[in-house]
Amino acid sequence: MVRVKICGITNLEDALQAVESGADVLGFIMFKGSKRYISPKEVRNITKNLPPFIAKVGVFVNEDRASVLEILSYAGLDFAQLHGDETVNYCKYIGKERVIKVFRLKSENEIAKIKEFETVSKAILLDTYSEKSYGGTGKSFDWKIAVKVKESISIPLILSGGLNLNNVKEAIKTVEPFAVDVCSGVEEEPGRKNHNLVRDFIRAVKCNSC
Ligand SMILES: O=C(O)c1ccccc1NCC(=O)[C@H](O)[C@H](O)COP(=O)(O)O
Repeated sequence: MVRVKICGITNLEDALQAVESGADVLGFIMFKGSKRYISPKEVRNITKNLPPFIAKVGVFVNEDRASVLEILSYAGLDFAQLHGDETVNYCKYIGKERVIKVFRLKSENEIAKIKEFETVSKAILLDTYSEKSYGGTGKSFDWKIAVKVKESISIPLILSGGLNLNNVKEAIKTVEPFAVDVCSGVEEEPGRKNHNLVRDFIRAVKCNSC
């Protein structure tokens, strides 16, 4: 079954509701330039109240690599989602088992650069390229590129970028990803989730006959 990652969590109420609705993974934006930024201390206060079966992901952009390890440990996070220009060596330093490397591809020509990250990343996450923002844009990209990436890698693919209740089933049918990731498509406003949308999005992913 396709897993669901709900990203951009900033408070315990949203986190617990997502878990109750069947989310598999929660994401916390630890990049200070984001409207959804949440501090390590606040993340720690949330993760300590979550069940162990939920995977907890910190989203980083070009953060000092030693700080990433410190924050993962302090805030009770399982994975570092690396959303910037982090290198293969950077990923090795964090450790393959804890890295989700993100690619924001502009065209098919860039697919080749993913290959060398397969040995240093637990999964590859594809997001939409934007000049203005590293992520959480609410804009989708050409899923034909995602299909090509899926065919070219042997580790799990997480699809994100502009997913919502109306397009997620089609996205899954087209790309057949390991997991889908959503942020703005289930929000009331940046950093605050709409609980009905979170519930319905997860249901749409998990229920074949709905
Ligand atoms: O959401 C942000 O503000 C953000 C800022 C900087 C780096 C990453 C960010 N979000 C990362 C995510 O994992 C989002 O879920 C992903 O970009 C998809 O977002 P959306 O298109 O809004 O569903």
